[in-house]
Amino acid sequence: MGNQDVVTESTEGKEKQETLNLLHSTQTVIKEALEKLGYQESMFELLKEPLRVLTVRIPVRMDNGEVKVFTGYRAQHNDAVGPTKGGIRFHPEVTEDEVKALSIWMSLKAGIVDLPYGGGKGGIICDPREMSFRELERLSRGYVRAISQLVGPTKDIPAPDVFTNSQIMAWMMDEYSRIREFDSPGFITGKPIALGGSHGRETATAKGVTICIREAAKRRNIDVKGARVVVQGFGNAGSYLAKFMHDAGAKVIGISDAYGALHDPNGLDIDYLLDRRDSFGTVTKLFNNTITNKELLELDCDILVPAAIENQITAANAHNIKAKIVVEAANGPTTLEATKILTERGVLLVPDVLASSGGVTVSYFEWVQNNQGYYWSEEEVEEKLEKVLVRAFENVYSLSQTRRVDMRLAAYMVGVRKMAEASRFRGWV
Ligand SMILES: NC(=O)C1=CN([C@@H]2O[C@H](COP(=O)(O)OP(=O)(O)OC[C@H]3O[C@@H](n4cnc5c(N)ncnc54)[C@H](O)[C@@H]3O)[C@@H](O)[C@H]2O)C=CC1
Ligand SMILES: O=C(O)CCC(=O)C(=O)O
Repeated sequence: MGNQDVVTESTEGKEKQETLNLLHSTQTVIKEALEKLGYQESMFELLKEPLRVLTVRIPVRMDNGEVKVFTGYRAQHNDAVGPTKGGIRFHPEVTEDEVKALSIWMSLKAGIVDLPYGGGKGGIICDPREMSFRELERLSRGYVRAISQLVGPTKDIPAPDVFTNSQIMAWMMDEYSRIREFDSPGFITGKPIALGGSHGRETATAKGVTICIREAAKRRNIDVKGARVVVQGFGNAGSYLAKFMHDAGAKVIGISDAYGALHDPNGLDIDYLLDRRDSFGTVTKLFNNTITNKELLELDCDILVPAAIENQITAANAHNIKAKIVVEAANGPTTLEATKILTERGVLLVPDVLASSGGVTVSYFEWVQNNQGYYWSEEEVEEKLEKVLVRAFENVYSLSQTRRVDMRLAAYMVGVRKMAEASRFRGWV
């Protein structure tokens, strides 16, 4: 998705080139982080790309009897710390470079919240919104058959991401268990509770973002109660986040999905919208008076949360963002050029690799519970998540202050350290 090499923008008469390639962008920041930490070039050479990327072709019998062949990927960035871990997305614009970048971000997230994992990520080029339930089941099972040699509870543990959900995780777990001939709940996380899912995983990403918003707001002396919040995306991350912000007394004045956005300066009826959204996070189709996603991002507000897709805040619109705090629930919503512009304008930007790490944190809890066969209450999960995220936020924020760098670079410095050390101790570099 959104993976062009460069776009040329004309800003105030000046031609500017900006990379929208997520892999190139993440490599730029990894290089900077490793240099700041004093690592040699060879460490960058190791970490700039995933160790392994598998491309698979998945034949699926469609409901009309025809066979359609889909392309999928699974990237494993670095397994020096432990098995790789990360979600699977189903989206028409998935690319190999995007999946590679997403796997690197998973390694960084694991480092930031200190999980015993490296990063992995998968994707299939498809549009699940246009597929039937049974076609989706066949595609999910076909993907697992195609990648089964590479993954497993001690090798690489998938999870949900854009346009995948607990039902898809259930089919994948069932397929893997059939192939291996034993029940393997720890193969995948984000499962339904009845199949060994964890309490709190469904809402974990949004809970983590909520904690980061609270911590960021404290640093900027903004009261969350009464703050005006705009959320782009109304799926797993965005819709629960809107709900948690609403419950915390904030005024959610804008939300969006892939088809448009809703704006009400007096606050939207979040419970109603939650009730009416579909399983792909679509809700705006029910309304006539919509605005565009572009207009949504530029609304006058205190806190802006991109929670949809990549490359939404770029050099073209960063000057028009009015929020005082931007918290990235989505992976890669802000380009490096836009990060620079926002930082220079004094906007506090909490980067994706920190802000969206609540999901993988509770996925880790799910995997631990599967491995031990003993399950925790929702309160226990939330208490543990709170501790992990508050500590991670403080680590990144204080490093950004002491080293006088933006929070993205600080987060990369925190996130890269453990995997670099583990790679060094293993004698890889
Ligand atoms: N689900 C999870 O646990 C985690 C998700 N994330 C990230 O959060 C973001 C959202 O993921 P989920 O909520 O899980 O996905 P989802 O599939 O539940 O929802 C996606 C939302 O984005 C909207 N969307 C899709 N294309 C769009 C476009 N072109 N413009 C505007 N909106 C668009 C959809 O309409 C939907 O509302 C992604 O970047 C994902 O990688 C990050 C960490 C964990
Ligand atoms: O829950 C997980 O293991 C991974 C979630 C994910 O894909 C992400 O944080 O981007």
